[in-house]
Amino acid sequence: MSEQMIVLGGGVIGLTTAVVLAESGRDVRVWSRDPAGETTSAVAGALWWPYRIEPAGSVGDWALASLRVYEELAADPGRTGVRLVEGLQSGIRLSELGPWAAGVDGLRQAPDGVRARIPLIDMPTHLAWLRGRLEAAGGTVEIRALDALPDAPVVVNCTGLGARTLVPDPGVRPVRGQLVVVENPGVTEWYTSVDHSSSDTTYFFPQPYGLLLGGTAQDDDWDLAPDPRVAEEIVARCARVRPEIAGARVLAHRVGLRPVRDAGVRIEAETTASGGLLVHNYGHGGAGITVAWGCAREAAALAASRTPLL
Ligand SMILES: Cc1cc2nc3c(=O)[nH]c(=O)nc-3n(C[C@H](O)[C@H](O)[C@H](O)COP(=O)(O)OP(=O)(O)OC[C@H]3O[C@@H](n4cnc5c(N)ncnc54)[C@H](O)[C@@H]3O)c2cc1C
Repeated sequence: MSEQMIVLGGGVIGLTTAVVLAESGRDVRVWSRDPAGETTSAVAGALWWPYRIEPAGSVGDWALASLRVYEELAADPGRTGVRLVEGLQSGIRLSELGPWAAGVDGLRQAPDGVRARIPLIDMPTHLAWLRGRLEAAGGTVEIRALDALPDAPVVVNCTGLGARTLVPDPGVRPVRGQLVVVENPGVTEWYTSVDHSSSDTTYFFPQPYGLLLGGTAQDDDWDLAPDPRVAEEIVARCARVRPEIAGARVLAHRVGLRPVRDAGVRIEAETTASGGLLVHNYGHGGAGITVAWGCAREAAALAASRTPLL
């Protein structure tokens, strides 16, 4: 039997990392303060696209590695929550994107922006599927809130914004995002547009549970309560692009805090005072889903480096 590993955090980063470790034969326990459905990961849109995440040099590789996995998972969207959907990034040019753009099949310049058919993920379904895949490989998930990192032989820290106090790492901070879910009036493509003069974005994503409208990006704002005025502004911005959205029935309001880290995503191993191995995998900002598999593989390789299978 291999040594037990604790993965701290049950959002997309913790669950994906745990799946990679469990499927390589490790005995994995996930400890999470919140049920998966109440994490930031469950709030996300979630479109595959590198946005508000650093460092650029690694992000492209992590994103493309994840894209390949999502493309496979899209063969079974009802179970995995992953679908390939066509859409438009309005007002940008192909030449503005990083080298990763060359790895995305069908990404192309259009008169009004960049068009692509890329993964759009129904996160509540995807998180439940990740948990099922983990359990099928022998891993477990337990609700457990910690106020300090556990002292165990191998710990992988995937606590997102929680790392701010747990590590502690004051460089991790929230960038608040507010969303509105409306009854879909017939929109089949995703759309995003960034306003460079403000922190607001305009986007809508057709999800099985409704049309998800966004959004905001409010630095250092911890408020998890939806602001009704902001919600009205989001609907109005989206309705300027697709007027039928104006009259759509509102189904839900959502708020999430992106775990942005000033120095970029932290994937790093350290030795604890008692000789344990502590691997960090946190700080994925506005693109944790986009890079989840690439980051999970890198963190899992660090965690497995000192614990060969017996
Ligand atoms: C509005 C919005 C829209 C977004 N849209 C997209 C998108 O379209 N595409 C994309 O790729 N990304 C998107 N993101 C970003 C994405 O949601 C995050 O990058 C990602 O969810 C981070 O995942 P995580 O697992 O690190 O964090 P989380 O999902 O926050 O999970 C952290 C886990 O750690 C646990 N934890 C924390 N502290 C403790 C503790 N002390 N003890 C025990 N457990 C603890 C929590 O309970 C949780 O299980 C969006 C985010 C927001 C807010």
